[in-house]
Amino acid sequence: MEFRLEDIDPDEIERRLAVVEPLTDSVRGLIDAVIRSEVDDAVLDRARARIDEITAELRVHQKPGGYGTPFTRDLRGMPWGNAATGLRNPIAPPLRPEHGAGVSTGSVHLGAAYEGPGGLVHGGVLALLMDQLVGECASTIVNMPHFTGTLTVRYLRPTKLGRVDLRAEVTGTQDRKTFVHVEVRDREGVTADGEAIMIRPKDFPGRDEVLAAIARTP
Ligand SMILES: CCCCCCCCCCCCCC(=O)SCCNC(=O)CCNC(=O)[C@H](O)C(C)(C)COP(=O)(O)OP(=O)(O)OC[C@H]1O[C@@H](n2cnc3c(N)ncnc32)[C@H](O)[C@@H]1OP(=O)(O)O
Repeated sequence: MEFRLEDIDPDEIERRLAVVEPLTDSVRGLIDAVIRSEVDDAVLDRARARIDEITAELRVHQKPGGYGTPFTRDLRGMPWGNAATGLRNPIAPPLRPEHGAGVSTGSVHLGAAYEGPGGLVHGGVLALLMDQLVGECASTIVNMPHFTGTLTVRYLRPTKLGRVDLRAEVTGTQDRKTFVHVEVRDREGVTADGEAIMIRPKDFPGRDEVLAAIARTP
């Protein structure tokens, strides 16, 4: 995992988000429109040409590889490219987890972009959201980053597109392992649950090493 310093203060974070979050939302709208539009082919062709133009404009100056998780000097992480939560990632629903005592929750609206069987949420999308929530749940509660070692998902009944709520709860810890139970609900009740074995990697750097690594950022 890379640690990179982004030496900015909270005001600058808010300023950047005020620009990129509306852009990300607009692209989410575009994705939904591309899936569901029933306009004729000429309109679709024109749209493609205009989108290609915008893509070329954005690519004039871009990061190599993924967005990563830049950190501020006080170790606030900005994982804005994350597939489940990324504030700059139009693929992310986005999930915005909240953390309480041993419990993490989050709600999302899953529209046409997340469909598997007709009218229903894709199982892989549910696993993605569960993976993120159990990761954040274990990491926040134990206050050390955890990776998913094993995530076992039971799909109990189909999940309808629309609002989906998730809840994860730490059920135990053992050395570097944290056990988390997770549930998914649609508007009619629980549709899937899962058990995760989250692991704090043995070679993961502590706070001082992370600070030293970001201080070396050119
Ligand atoms: C600070 C707050 C931050 C908050 C924000 C954080 C955001 C987080 C965002 C989250 C994002 C979303 C989340 C994501 O997407 S995380 C991304 C998906 N996950 C990965 O990429 C993980 C890839 N695997 C690894 O890196 C290593 O294999 C890990 C770290 C998992 C273990 O490698 P390590 O070398 O450390 O392990 P060890 O051999 O010393 O074994 C140690 C113990 O663990 C047991 N074990 C080992 N492997 C597994 C397994 N697969 N299942 C069950 N158990 C396993 C093993 O038996 C032993 O137990 P015991 O025999 O001692 O009882």
